[in-house]
Amino acid sequence: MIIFPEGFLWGAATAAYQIEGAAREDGRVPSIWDTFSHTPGKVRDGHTGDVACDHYHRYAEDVALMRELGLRAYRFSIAWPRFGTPGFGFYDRLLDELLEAGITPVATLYHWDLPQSLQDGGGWLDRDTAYRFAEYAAGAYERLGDRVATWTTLNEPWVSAFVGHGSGRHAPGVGDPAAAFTAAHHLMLAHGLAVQALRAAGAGSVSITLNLAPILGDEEPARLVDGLCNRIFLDPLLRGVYPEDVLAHLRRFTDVKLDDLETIHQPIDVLGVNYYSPKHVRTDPEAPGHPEHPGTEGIAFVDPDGPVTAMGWGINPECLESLLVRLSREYPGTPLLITENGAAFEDTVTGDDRVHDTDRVAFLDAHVRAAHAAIAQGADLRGYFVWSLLDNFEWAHGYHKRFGLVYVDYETQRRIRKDSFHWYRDVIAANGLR
Ligand SMILES: OC[C@@H]1[C@@H](O)[C@H](O)[C@@H](O)c2[nH]c(CCc3ccccc3)c[n+]21
Repeated sequence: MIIFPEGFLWGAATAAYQIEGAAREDGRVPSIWDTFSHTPGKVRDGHTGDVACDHYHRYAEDVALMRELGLRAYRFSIAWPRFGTPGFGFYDRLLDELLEAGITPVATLYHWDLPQSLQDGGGWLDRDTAYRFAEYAAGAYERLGDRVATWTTLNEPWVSAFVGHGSGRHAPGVGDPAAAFTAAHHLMLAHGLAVQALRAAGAGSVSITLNLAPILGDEEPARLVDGLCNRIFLDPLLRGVYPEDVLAHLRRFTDVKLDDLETIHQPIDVLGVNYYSPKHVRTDPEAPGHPEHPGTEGIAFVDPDGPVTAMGWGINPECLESLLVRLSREYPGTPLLITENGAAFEDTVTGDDRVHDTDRVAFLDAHVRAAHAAIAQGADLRGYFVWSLLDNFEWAHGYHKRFGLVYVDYETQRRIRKDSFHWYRDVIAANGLR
């Protein structure tokens, strides 16, 4: 038997734009993802979040599924585009359902859906947006702070900065390395200002969620890419400094003001870690570099050679273990939460209305064991959130990639529990694995 610590926070995660739908309901204003998904060619088959899982209307049914799972916590995001509109009352209703079900709410303030009006003013390339975000954070706390247990400022600033502004594969679709570094800095400033605002309003537990990945392969390129993906955020946020090597590198692209480190380095109560897969690099003089890792000419990003998920991501649970152990040793004193871990596989509904997602069960089982192994080595891991509760809008892939414990038939909005749903329910009930 593998038993987790008493009170381990077993959860599942979602995000507003990926599940809510009701894109224009009750005053919701457009976000950069409404603009991006409605721009031909950006999202596969022109899919958008207009309807998604219709969670805005079906939240009670979905909370009932969470209760059936026995979730201890639920990680969701608040749509900034609903703030200040009648539709913001949705979060009162959702929180009431969650608390009624005995589920601890973990709320992300920003999961990529920047109001388009702010983008029109420069978005994350404009320092002012960081201050607008802090105002939104304070306002959201005022309305919901009495029921939200942990506030997470940002989901994955690396993706917002480097996928949104480096390659442009995500909204707002900018393709400029200087913009990516500038956006990264302003996002961290936004985090720091928001933490200050949340603390001033009385928030007890604040965090940020980073997508972190071990970088495997040749030592020198791996060190650089580790700097560009991991240390560029970990060090300012948890140490109050930019790593010297990263600073020298980013100065090749931008002279943006970087002296906000004191504001950025706000104490947080827990660090959210999204882990899916490591990255693999090797030195290759012919390699053109990767637009999401600016300045990596001469570094090849290689595909994994082992088993992969439907996203083409390598399946590597031991890298979760090593990542958690590294974080606990290099950034001691900050408790950890796995705020996302999961996998997309080709799911099919059988005649008897079942989805036998054995690959997903195997993936989750291996990663839960890896998380336990990290705890055994001293990692202060407080919880594990599966991405995702529901199949949902998978950004540029639209609805073609399914990560859910629950299958969603988008034609009918029917929810179908996958085998992984039952497996996870048993893990939570046992607080561990046989
Ligand atoms: O792709 C699965 C999930 C998304 O649905 C979540 O919204 C997002 O938080 C999330 N992050 C990652 C890993 C980082 C990543 C995201 C998108 C593209 C490339 C890497 C995987 N996921």
